[in-house]
Amino acid sequence: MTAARDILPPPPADLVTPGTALFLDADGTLLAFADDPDGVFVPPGMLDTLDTLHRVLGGAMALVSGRAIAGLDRIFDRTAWAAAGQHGLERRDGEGHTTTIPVDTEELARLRYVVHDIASALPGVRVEDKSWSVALHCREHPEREDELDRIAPAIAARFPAFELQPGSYVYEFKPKGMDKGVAVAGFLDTPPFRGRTPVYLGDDLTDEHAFAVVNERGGASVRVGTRTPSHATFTLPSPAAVHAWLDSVNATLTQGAARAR
Ligand SMILES: O=P(O)(O)OC[C@H]1O[C@H](O[C@H]2O[C@H](CO)[C@@H](O)[C@H](O)[C@H]2O)[C@H](O)[C@@H](O)[C@@H]1O
Repeated sequence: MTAARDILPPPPADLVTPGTALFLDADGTLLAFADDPDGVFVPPGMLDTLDTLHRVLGGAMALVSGRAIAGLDRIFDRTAWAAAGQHGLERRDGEGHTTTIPVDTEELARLRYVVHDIASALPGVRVEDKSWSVALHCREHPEREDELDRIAPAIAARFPAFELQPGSYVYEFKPKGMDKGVAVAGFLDTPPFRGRTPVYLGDDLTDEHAFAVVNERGGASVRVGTRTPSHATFTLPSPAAVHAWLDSVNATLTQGAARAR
């Protein structure tokens, strides 16, 4: 059920335990937004923080993103981490094996043509062409949002194998049947995630699919930012707050391990 309240509590540092499966969205959660999708950067210290978590959780940590896995690898430079790319169309498991969902490539080619053609008549709208999906961005020109609100569903309606996934100043066209919730459920069926309690951090509408799955499995969902309504059970205000919280999680896990010795 979608939480009716706008005010959610912050997650406690002991929400993550050695038995957690940790899922992290990238843009807007680990990474502050930039006008250009290629302009994002990993803040200083974050890779150390995530490397520690990955180790302490026995590899049960995954990035779950709308970006392609190749793009995540360029940004984070960690091919050993599990990852779901393009909303789960690609999934790299804890052992480094990557699987992809079959896509109607002929329809994708036609969709690409139409999206580029329409964007060429909309100055300020940026096309991001990923391997299995294509996105229209308007962060640099938010005044285009109302226009894209009308145009994007009309484009999607012409391509039955695809569906529209709106996000933060972005309208993505992705193959039907896959979303971040399905991706997280897939991870939870396989080692090292199987049998663990999921915790998911994300900021955008795309993450709501995963929040719902995680909540159903008795886990916890953390919304980054203030977007409402949300299925999330906790909130943090920003990527900087996520980083600080992950550091406090590491400190708590390390203290717990020291006490157990
Ligand atoms: O699932 P995510 O990891 O959050 O990825 C969602 C989309 O993120 C990127 O777009 C967003 O971030 C850009 C860079 O900050 C920003 O310019 C854009 O406005 C945001 O929507 C990425 O470019 C997309 O491919 C992802 O699907």
